[in-house]
Amino acid sequence: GHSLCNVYQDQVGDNDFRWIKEYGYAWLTKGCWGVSRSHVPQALQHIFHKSGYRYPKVVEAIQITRQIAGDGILVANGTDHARIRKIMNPAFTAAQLRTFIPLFRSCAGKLCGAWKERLRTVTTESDRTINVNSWFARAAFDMVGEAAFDYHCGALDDSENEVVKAYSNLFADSLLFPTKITVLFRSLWGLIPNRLLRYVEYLPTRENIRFRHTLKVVNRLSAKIIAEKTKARIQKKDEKERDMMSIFVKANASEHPSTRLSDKEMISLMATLMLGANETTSSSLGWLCWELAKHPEWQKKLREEIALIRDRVTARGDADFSAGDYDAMSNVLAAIKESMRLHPLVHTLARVAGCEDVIPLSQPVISTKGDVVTEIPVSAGQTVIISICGYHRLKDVWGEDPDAFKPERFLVTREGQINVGIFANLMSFSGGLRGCIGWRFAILQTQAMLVELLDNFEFAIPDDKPEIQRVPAGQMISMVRNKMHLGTQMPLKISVLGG
Ligand code: HEM
Repeated sequence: GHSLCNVYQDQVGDNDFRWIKEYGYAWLTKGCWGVSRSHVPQALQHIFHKSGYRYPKVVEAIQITRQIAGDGILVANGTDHARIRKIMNPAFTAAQLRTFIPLFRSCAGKLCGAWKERLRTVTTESDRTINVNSWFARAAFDMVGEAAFDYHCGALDDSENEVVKAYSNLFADSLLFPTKITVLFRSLWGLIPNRLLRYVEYLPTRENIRFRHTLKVVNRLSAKIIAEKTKARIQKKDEKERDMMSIFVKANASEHPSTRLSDKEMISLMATLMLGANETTSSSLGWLCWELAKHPEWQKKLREEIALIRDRVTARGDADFSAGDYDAMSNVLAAIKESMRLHPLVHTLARVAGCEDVIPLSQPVISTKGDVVTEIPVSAGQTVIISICGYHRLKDVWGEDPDAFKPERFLVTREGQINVGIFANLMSFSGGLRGCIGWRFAILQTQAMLVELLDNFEFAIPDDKPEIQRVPAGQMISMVRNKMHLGTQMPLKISVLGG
């Protein structure tokens, strides 16, 4: 079927963008064995908001996520999902996340210090080129390590840390361009009973070996941290603890025993957050800096805005930005939104219809027979692929020039949009019951990092103009064309502001 042309596309979205132009806002492809799959960059409200748990994840996604993050929220469905989410929620309130601002600022400051040190000794212009993604990944490790587990990864200090090593380039090393036999094998997983499917991970394939090692390393650490937090709680020494794991342990202990998280579910929390908060945030920031490098006029605009808000902070006698100050930087926020629109790390979501259903379309499509189709009937078990990258480029939703970087589109109110996404009506963080629990964490972290970076550096495209490719490696990873062996890359030319 179309499975290979989807997993081997040169750049994420190549097929979706072409098919949207050719066929409209819904189309049908064939999977392996002739199975039909409906693709929709629309109907999102129906699937994510109105259908509750009736569109669970496809077996392939569940199995792969389980191998990376264990038996936790990412694989649970229905009441089990709701039970885990309830325990996690208290750690993701706006008030709780605000307490992490000093941590985010200090990691951003550390990163800037390291870049300045490096740029002090440059001898040629090409020495100014830095693979920003590898640094953003290190910063993301330090931030989530401290915020979520009170655990010091030391990634920005160059310390050899086994967790950092285990996650480095995880997606590019394991999920990019699977072999044909892997694609075919995965298509059979839906036929294997769940209890047997678990043994699939013991097959000695490239991704199984990598996933098993990563999960083993992080689960060992997770069990140790949970034991320490539990001890602190029992001895009532945890009152001042603000890290997320302490909050999970406390919330779990106050639950009724029948709804408490099992040891396995608790242990998986660390792998879940490491997976959720790492490559997603660091790569998103990489894409954003790339866009700003291509649009120096926006860099200038953002810097001016940051300076203006800083004056306000100084005038009121504060030493640092608050969450409110970051939100007052409307141009900064608009640039973040626009970059997330063009570069959604999670570019598609695959779901399966849990029961027979009719998916209403916001825009009709013309069938191959010439009929006007306003709804798609799906049978129980049919795969529905939600094209997030496709939705983010729909002219009806975002305006006439959806392929261009134009943050100003987020500075005006758009009439008539259907409410689907958590953040700026984007689907970058998905939506509904299973929407990203960490979206505020990610945005706050991005705001803190970007403000610090723009305050200190100027970004430009390197002189040799490397071609950046959006590769489909489970997530939308950036690589340099013909240099895939280097893994995730975002080379940018960096200059210290003011010399
Ligand atoms: C730019 C950064 C991020 C992006 C683009 C992103 C994207 C997403 C998406 C699309 C989902 C839905 C996945 C699905 O339904 O299969 C999701 C779920 C999730 N994310 Fe994020 N995420 C980001 C940052 C974070 C952070 C910082 C954390 C934690 C601190 C986090 C934790 C989670 C968790 C736990 C879930 C599962 C939620 C559930 O099933 O109820 N994410 N994320």
